[in-house]
Amino acid sequence: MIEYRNVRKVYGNGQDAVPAVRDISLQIKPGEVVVFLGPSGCGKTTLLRMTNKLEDISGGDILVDGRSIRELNPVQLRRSMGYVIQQIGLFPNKTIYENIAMIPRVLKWDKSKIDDRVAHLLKIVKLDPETYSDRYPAELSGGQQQRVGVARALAADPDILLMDEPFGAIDPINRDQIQDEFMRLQARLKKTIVFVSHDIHEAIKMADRIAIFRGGQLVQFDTPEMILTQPKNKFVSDFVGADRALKVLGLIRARDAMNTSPKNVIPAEMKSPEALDRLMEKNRKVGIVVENGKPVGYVTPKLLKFETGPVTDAAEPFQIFVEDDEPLREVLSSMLMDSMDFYCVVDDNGHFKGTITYQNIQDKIMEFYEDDTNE
Ligand SMILES: Nc1ncnc2c1ncn2[C@@H]1O[C@H](COP(=O)(O)OP(=O)(O)OP(=O)(O)O)[C@@H](O)[C@H]1O
Repeated sequence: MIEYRNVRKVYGNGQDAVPAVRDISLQIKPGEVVVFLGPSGCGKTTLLRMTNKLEDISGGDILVDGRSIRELNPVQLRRSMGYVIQQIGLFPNKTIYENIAMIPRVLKWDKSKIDDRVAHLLKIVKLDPETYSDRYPAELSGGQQQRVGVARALAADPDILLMDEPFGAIDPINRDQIQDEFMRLQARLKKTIVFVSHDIHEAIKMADRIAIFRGGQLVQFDTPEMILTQPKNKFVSDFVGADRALKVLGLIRARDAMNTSPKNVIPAEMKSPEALDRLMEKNRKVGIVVENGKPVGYVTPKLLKFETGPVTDAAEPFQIFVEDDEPLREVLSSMLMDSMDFYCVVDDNGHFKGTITYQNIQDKIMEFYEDDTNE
């Protein structure tokens, strides 16, 4: 748990004094990812750097697990928090192994324990230890160096990670991928993460909660859903962007919008004439054939008309399935490129979970905004 209590920071003094952080109070829960978001100069980096005493506090206090950092030795405090920055900060004349092993060596771990830890960390950031351990940072791409930066920050298994625009210098495609990998890693590691960003997309994707700053003050501290649907003022809504309905689509998963009991499911054992009757009776243009819990294809009255055998003989295979955790943005994007009126939603094992239509997506979005207007 990290608790900021009325934290202030003033750079310089007298006439030259610059108030960079003004009276910030917020709490970050264990295992939570909080993104500090805001325009350049709003004080987010300063607040992050005060957390591990890279900057002194001018007023107020920061408590880590209930202890004021004022009482803690800066070196020990920094060792207990991993720190990742945009410029990566790897030592160019040390190998990847030596870069990652730095803190474990300071902590006087056994050589074999360090070897194991470095190999393990390289694997979890998707770099092959055999290939990369003995290389120098300059022999790696920017994205690979940033992975090493993450591995190094995790070396001594700190509970807290401070990350200052860690993926900011990576090109958009690799950035997206490294963000995805990092979130998968976090789902396992459950670190408490303070993450500085000025990119709203990144914040929505990574954060459990987003703290939006302006001119050294905290404007809103909320979940991505709340920031998008209930921005506190014009500054937040402008910062989030006019396309916030589209951004909401990136947050909601197919499973949250799907129809879980569609009426057009046809069991694979059924004969085609019976299936045709079922479609006519329910006034459906398409039936979903389900065998052993999995959608194996679709049938239409046209496909069934002259068939007498099992419905599976008449069925056409689906071209696309939607995974239940797929964001609605991607589902809608496929829908717009495709002539299907609906998709089957499946779980990891391909089991049928429901169907999703354009209408389901629209209804879900409206639900979000209804909550908004009810407030
Ligand atoms: N060492 C310093 N000396 C004097 N002023 C500083 C110093 N560091 C930061 N500032 C000022 O404090 C304010 C907050 O800076 P900070 O770096 O925390 O902002 P930021 O939101 O992280 O911006 P960016 O996204 O551009 O890094 C700015 O006005 C900045 O100019």
